[in-house]
Amino acid sequence: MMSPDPLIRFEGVSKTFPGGSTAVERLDLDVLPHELLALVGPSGCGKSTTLRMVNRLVEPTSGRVLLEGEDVADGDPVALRRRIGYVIQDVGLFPHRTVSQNVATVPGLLGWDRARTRRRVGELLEVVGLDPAVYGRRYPRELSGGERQRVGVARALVADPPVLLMDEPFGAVDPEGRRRLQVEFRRIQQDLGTTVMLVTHDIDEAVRLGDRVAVFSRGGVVEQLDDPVRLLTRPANATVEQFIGAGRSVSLLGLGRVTTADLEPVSVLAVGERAGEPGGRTSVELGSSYDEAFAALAAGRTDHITVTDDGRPVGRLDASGLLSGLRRLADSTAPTEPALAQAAVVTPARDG
Ligand SMILES: Nc1ncnc2c1ncn2[C@@H]1O[C@H](COP(=O)(O)OP(=O)(O)OP(=O)(O)O)[C@@H](O)[C@H]1O
Repeated sequence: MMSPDPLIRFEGVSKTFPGGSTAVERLDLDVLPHELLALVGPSGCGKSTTLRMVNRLVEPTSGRVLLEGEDVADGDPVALRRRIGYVIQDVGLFPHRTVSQNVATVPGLLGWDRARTRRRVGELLEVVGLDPAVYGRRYPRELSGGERQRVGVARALVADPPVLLMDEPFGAVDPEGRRRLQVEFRRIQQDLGTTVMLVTHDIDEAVRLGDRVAVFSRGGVVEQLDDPVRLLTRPANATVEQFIGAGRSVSLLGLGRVTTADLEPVSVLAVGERAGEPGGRTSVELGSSYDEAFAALAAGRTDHITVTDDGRPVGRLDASGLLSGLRRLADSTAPTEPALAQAAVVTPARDG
């Protein structure tokens, strides 16, 4: 059913904590190389427990977790954790160490020499958008929440681990900063090809970031494992449907991208029409997300926006174009079920 060579495989994994609560029960789950798998579900459903069984912060009661084909229980847990990056909500930076020293933690444990460590720490700080010359000597208390989170990501990735585990990594960051971090993190992850398991309770974050999304319910039960668009347009059952609930249309807006298929042709453009007219954002680039296009449409003074390619106008997008695009997106995974396509429908704001 799935690729034969997962990077991580859960085989019939259960975890019952002393005292009796069963967090995860007979879980089978594959994480494929280079994918970002988002685990999402309500509080207490066993997401963090699942994640922590990979780096052995939690040991399964039964079943096996395989990393690159080997049972993680067979080796030394400390050596295992050096191969696995781990980012949590409050980052857990060492308060008395500078940013550079924090990022250099794993290289230090691995015995890298100073020059190599310094070079790699600088590289990683740049990757996460922090100028090493400015931030390297600061202490965690001298950073914003978002900056601390970036340092946490740099620290987790510095030794190029094949796997990164993230538990609510952007939870402590304000919504706007969170969106920016999500976009940047996704780019970094794709550039580096790191396999990521990300735990979140936020379905919107899960579908924006995940190549696939596993929706958990209580007891570590996977209700649906699917790509984001299918999940939003074809929930497998009532539990999933209820969980993705009201945010579904909004989430789908975040997944669609403006393509030429959405546009009125360039020939209808008025001669001399320009992108970025003053008094509102009236243009977006091809490839922008539907939610950016929707925001521009809602903020503009006309019933359409201009879509540009490298700054050059290539067509117009109006509300009905956006709507057709959303329907197409829904139809791409659910060709014969109009009721589900309906779920994708968002009523765009009309202007004046
Ligand atoms: N160390 C522990 N001892 C006892 N029970 C625990 C322990 N850790 C977790 N649990 C219980 O296991 C269940 C699953 O917890 P877990 O933290 O995995 O859920 P979660 O989905 O990550 O939740 P949240 O989103 O709230 O972090 C919960 O009922 C929790 O109370």
